[in-house]
Amino acid sequence: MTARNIDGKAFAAGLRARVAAGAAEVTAQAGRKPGLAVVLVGEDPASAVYVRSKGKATVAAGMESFEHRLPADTTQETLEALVDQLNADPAVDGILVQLPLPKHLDESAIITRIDPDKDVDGFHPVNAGRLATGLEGFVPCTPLGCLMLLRDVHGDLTGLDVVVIGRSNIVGKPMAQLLIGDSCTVTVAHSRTRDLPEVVKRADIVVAAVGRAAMVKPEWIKPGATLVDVGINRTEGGLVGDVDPACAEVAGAMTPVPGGVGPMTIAVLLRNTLVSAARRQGVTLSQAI
Ligand SMILES: Nc1nc(=O)c2c([nH]1)NC[C@@H]1CN(c3ccc(C(=O)N[C@@H](CCC(=O)O)C(=O)O)cc3)C=[N+]21
Repeated sequence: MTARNIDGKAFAAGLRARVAAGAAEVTAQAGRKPGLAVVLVGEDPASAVYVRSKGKATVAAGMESFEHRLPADTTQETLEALVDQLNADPAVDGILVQLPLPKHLDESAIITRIDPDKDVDGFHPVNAGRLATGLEGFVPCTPLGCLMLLRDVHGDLTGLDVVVIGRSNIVGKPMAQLLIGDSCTVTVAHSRTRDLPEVVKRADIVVAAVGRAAMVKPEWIKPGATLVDVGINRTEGGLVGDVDPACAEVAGAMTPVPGGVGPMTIAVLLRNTLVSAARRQGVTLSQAI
C-alpha cells in the first residue's frame, strides 16, 4: 500500500485565491487594503527566507506588506516601541514578530504586548484562552492549516482517535484544542510519554510536531492512518520531516515535506490577516473563509 499524498501546496494555493477574493472585497468596501506587518530581528538566514516569502505572498493576495528589519542587538525597549506603534497604526490589521527572537529579548513580553485583535499568529495568551474556551479569536496558523487538510481528507472528524506528538504553545497545544472542537478523541504525546510507539499505534490520525528528523517509524503506524508532518528539519540530505518517509507504505494518507504543512502556514497567515481586516472594518465577506 502506498499512502495518498496530501498536497498542502495545492490546497494552500486555493486558499490564497479565496483570500485574494476576500481582500478585494475589503479593499472595495473599506477603501484600503488589508495590511500585515512582519518584524524580523537579527539576520538568521532561514528566518529571512520565510519573511521574504511571506511578504511576496501578502502582496500577491492584494494586501499591504509592511516589513520591519531590526539589527540583532535591538533592545527590548526599541522592539516594544515598534509593537506599540504597529498596534496604533490603523493601516495594520495583522502583526507578526518572527520567532525565535535573539536570546537577550523577552519573547513572552513581546507577544503579550501585541494587540490580541491584531495577533494573526494567535500566540497571545488572550487568543490561547479564547481558543481553549470556544470564543472567537485568532488560531495559530500551522495547526489551523493542519485542521483544514484533515477536514479535506476525512470530512467529519467526529470520534476519530488522534495522537498529537508535541506539546508546544505554537503547534501541539492549539492543535489539540482544535481537534477537541471537532469532536476527536485527542492524546497529546511528548518527550516523556511512555511507550510512544504503542500510543501512536492506536491513532487514526497522527500529527507530528517534535522537530526530530524521521522519528516516527512505519512500525508505529496503524494501517491506513492519516499522517500530518509538521516537522521541518534541515539535514545534509535536505529538508526532512518528523515522519520517516517509509511510513508511506503503511499510512492511508500523508503530507509531504516540503509541500505539505509549510505552505498552509503562510496561506492561513494571510487568511487570518483578511479576517482581521474584515472584522476591524465591519465588512462581511461574501464567502466564509
Ligand atoms: N511569529 C512566527 N510565526 C510563524 O508562523 C513562524 C515564525 N514566527 N518563525 C518561523 C516559523 C517557520 N514557519 C514556516 C512557514 C512556512 C514554511 C514553508 O512554506 N515551508 C515550505 C518550504 C520550506 C523550505 O524550502 O525551506 C514547505 O514546507 O514546503 C515553513 C516554515 C513559520 N514560522
